[in-house]
Amino acid sequence: MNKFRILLLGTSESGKTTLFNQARIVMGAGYPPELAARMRSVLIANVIVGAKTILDAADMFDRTFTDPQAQSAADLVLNAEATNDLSEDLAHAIITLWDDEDFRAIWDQRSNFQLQDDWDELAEKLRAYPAWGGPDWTPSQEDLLQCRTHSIGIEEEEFLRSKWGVKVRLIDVGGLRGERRKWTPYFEGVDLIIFVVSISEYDQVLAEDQTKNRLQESLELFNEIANAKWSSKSNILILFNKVDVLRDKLLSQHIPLNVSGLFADAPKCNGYQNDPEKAERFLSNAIRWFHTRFLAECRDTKFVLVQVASAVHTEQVDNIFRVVGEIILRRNLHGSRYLR
Ligand SMILES: Nc1nc2c(ncn2[C@@H]2O[C@H](COP(=O)(O)OP(=O)(O)OP(=O)(O)O)[C@@H](O)[C@H]2O)c(=O)[nH]1
Ligand SMILES: [Mg+2]
Repeated sequence: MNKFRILLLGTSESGKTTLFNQARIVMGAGYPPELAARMRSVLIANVIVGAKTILDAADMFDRTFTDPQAQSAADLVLNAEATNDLSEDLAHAIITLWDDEDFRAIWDQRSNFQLQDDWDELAEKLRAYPAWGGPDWTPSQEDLLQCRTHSIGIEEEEFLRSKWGVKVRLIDVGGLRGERRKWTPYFEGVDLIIFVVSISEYDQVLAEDQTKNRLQESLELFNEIANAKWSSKSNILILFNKVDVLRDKLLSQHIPLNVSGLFADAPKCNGYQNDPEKAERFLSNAIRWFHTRFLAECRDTKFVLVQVASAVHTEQVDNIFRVVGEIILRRNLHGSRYLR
């Protein structure tokens, strides 16, 4: 049976592994049990390390806790040595902080330090401790999709969908700069590149280089990949991911697209605050702008498709694999790349 190779590329935290794990849910046997067990401790570490990160940032913004209960909770969290042991005291301390105004004020500044996107959702889930996060807790599939860990090395898995008539080999790579040199051996014979972009990161800098804007890095990486000789026979699907976070940043937090000063051509957000219809229009314009910016990086856009999604939502990912199916069928029929 023919094989169809799909390479997931993109900067770190764009959502490649989330998409890879969604493929396991949508097309495979779900999470392997040993991976689910490992993810449990990663999720606990995500909760604890996230709380510590926010507390560390308190110094950066010169914030202190006015409520003595919050101050004791902060001391307890900062003094917790292990990041894999979520005791009852520690869980309660994190919830106390999460309900504290001063802690929330630091959290509101999260674009200025390195905190995983869904930490707030994990903190909310912790309210159910010990049913969530306790000694007998087993993470759900949704929990696993929110797990944050940098991929180190390459992961591959083969999937079979009978209507596609091919075996799909999906390859997930690490997006940190230090990981990218490991990508080269996988460039050979790629049928489809899914380039994952976190479109919510326009106001953040890289974890590995605090002087570099994340969106700028993604644009430059896309330019390199889309115009490379090795990719000249591959289809490219750009996945604009984390549209839920983009929506929150633009429409709730009102963070301008050009807050970094690097994107003067981006649509400006004014005058929609009390008008939901205008707000939706602004969001569509913003996504259109991302579209234009990325396609402008590419010398030949004939074989480039764009999809917008939140990879944590399984039904949206299903739609992405429907488009992938169309690309595969097109190739099966015509032996050619996908032409719009
Ligand atoms: N809210 C939200 N969170 C997302 C979305 N996609 C991914 N995430 C979260 O973003 C974080 C990073 O996602 P990953 O899939 O690990 O990113 P990656 O591209 O594999 O990162 P590296 O392995 O470092 O290259 C995880 O905590 C995910 O749960 C999304 O669409 N919306
Ligand atoms: Mg990854």
